[in-house]
Amino acid sequence: MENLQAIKQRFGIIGNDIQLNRAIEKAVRVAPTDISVLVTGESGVGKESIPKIIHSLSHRKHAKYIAVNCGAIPEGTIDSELFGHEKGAFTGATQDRKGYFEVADGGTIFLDEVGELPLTTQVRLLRVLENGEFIKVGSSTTQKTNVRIVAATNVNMHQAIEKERFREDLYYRLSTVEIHLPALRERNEDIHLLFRKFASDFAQKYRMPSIRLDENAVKELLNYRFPGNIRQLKNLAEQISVIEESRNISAAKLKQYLPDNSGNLPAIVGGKKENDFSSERDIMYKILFDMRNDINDLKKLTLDLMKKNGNIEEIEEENHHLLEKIYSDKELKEHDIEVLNIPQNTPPKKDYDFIETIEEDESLSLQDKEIEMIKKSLEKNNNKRKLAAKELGISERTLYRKIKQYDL
Ligand SMILES: Nc1ncnc2c1ncn2[C@@H]1O[C@H](COP(=O)(O)OP(=O)(O)OP(=O)(O)O)[C@@H](O)[C@H]1O
Repeated sequence: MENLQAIKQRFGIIGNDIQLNRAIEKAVRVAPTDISVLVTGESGVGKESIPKIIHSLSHRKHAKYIAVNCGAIPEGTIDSELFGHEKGAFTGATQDRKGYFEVADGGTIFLDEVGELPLTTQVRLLRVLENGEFIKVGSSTTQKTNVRIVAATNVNMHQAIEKERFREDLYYRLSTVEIHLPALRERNEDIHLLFRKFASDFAQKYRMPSIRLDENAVKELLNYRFPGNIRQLKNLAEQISVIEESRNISAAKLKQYLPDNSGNLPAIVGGKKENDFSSERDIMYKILFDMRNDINDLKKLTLDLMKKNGNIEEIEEENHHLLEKIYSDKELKEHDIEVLNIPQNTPPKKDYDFIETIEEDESLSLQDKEIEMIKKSLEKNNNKRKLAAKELGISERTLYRKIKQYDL
């Protein structure tokens, strides 16, 4: 077996934790086989490196490796993305398209967030796993592919099965071998090591001396639970490296950047500690956040309108919920915006005049606020995306996409 340290170096993995080492060793051992592997662990623990190790040390290493974020692909297009489609299969399918399972023939597909796959897609996936067969969307011809699947999840799959969100047969097919990565709080001795590595990386990236934690700051760091795991630690190192002038970081300074474990936000977010959206500032952010979502919804409607040559009935039928959402004042009321005296505009139902919208470039500060809102909601809801999405008034899928997009 290739030396463990050499593998860690090759894949940029930092840490000496025994559970981490075991996970890497397991990945190395299963790599030459075609066994399906399920990587488990909380969000941000570094699951993405495991399929890369497996692919690179397998006989498939010269073929394609494709990583797919199942949670980030809209439900309506996921089958086509994975299995391809034929020309004319649906509106907009102007030509044949190969799916990832065809493109990666002979190689490896990493299905990240596999628990997010719609049930219909799970059926197709099960078939590929059982006999390598799939059918393109809109086709009646069965095709063959030879792909190794490594999947990952940060949700409890047994609960997902119980709630009938995930097929039990597929779970067993995917998890012939399960590789678990520990949460950062379970690998205490690696925390400072990782922090130093990230601090040194960011010092290089931003061409400045590296930040250093004093003794008490290290203690503070080690006592923190890191709900967002290594991703959160990395963001922390970057924030402090960029924002702080002094390179010596005290415990008090560090604390300002650590959301407290009960779910409150760090001081940089607003000074006063709050765990809801009740301050005017928060309400303002919430409104901006909702406005952005509305703009995105409007973009979708406009696109549909263009595609369907202005067939209003068809658009109304298909986008009923969107239209309700955009033109009703329900959501605004829910968030007490009367505090800010914003006039509420409620056009008559079913009378959707196409209002003139001025589309501005996404301003950086608005994006910052959005990131802040998401972080706040995740913290408040103990990283439970479902609850955070509900609170933010967006779908879990959109929230997932945003977490990935902003690397939260
Ligand atoms: N051992 C490690 N050494 C160095 N960097 C790491 C390590 N583990 C994770 N990281 C970094 O932490 C970040 C998060 O890792 P990754 O995306 O693999 O997490 P994940 O478990 O797949 O999260 P999610 O479930 O949200 O997709 C990445 O930037 C990755 O480079």
